[in-house]
Amino acid sequence: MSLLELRDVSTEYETDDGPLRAVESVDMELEAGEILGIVGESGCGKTTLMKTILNLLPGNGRVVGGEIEFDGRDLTQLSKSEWQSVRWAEISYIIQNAMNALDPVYTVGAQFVEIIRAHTDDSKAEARTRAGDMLEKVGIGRGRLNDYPHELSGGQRQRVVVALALALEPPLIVADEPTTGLDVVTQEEILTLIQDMQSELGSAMIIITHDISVVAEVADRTGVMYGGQLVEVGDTVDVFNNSAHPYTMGLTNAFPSLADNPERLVSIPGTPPDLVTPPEGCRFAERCPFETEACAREPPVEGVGDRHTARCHYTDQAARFREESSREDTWTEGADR
Ligand SMILES: Nc1ncnc2c1ncn2[C@@H]1O[C@H](COP(=O)(O)OP(=O)(O)OP(=O)(O)O)[C@@H](O)[C@H]1O
Repeated sequence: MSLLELRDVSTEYETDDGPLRAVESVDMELEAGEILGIVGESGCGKTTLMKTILNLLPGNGRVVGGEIEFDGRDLTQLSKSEWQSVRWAEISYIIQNAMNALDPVYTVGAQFVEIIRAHTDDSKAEARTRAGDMLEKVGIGRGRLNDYPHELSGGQRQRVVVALALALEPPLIVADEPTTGLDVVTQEEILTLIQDMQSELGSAMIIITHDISVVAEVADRTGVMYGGQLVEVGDTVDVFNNSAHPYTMGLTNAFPSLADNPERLVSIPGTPPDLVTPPEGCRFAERCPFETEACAREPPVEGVGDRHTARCHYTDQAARFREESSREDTWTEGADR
């Protein structure tokens, strides 16, 4: 049995224009100890997916369908008090911009002690010792326990957030854009720290990012989101080298470190669909160079390899699509039919 399994999960926000379906029929699995990367453009539903799993949706958001099974329980059915014992101890999270994750009026030490004592029998002194050990592990030093968040640099704050997420050794960590907003050197340091700590603890992790190179570097498996749907998922190497969805092909073309010919980056023309009134068929059709009439119908989720699926009518033609999608004119003028 997988550690985490999402079945047909959909999430909506109530908006002035009507319900906005930010996550639509997502199926995915995560095994213990595995790192799953979720990538996609801004607005495709990545953060909503994270908040759905963690039960952190804002007041106008709600899960409208599906099940999220974690270690034998359906997370969508947990009560508030059940969530209090699950959060941090079993599922923790690292969010973008540590200043939002830390409480500015409490010292770093006080924030650790509160979380540790809520989930363990540790005395205050024991919790402080554990907190100090964690700070040392993330390369800050226990001397900073008495500091307030604003007394630390951005990189140090993010290290504190990583240490907090790992303090109770949870089996699952969800990280949403953990390196966004940091300078390039610090980004690399934080990414390495997360990887080292994750492999030491053996926790499973979902890492959400718009930066496909982050996923290529750390994730065992990768899910690609477009317009609220998971359009392709599989082992990272398969998803990037044997992409079966034209959107994944377009995304990898646009990334210098992944493209075959970094001198000629091709970006995908057009914009993602409006999620209040999404198209009926394939959500990517309007931007897809390989679109046909069939794409006006909802595409099936097809298996294209071992634990590798794509939501496209034409997965059987993926090899040709990959070849043609590496040419700029395919995206600007459409593919040969
Ligand atoms: N609180 C909210 N109320 C209404 N709509 C929302 C709310 N939060 C997000 N949305 C909408 O839901 C869709 C998905 O947004 P989400 O933030 O999940 O995407 P994302 O891929 O994480 O993007 P980004 O990387 O920019 O955060 C977008 O259309 C967004 O405008």
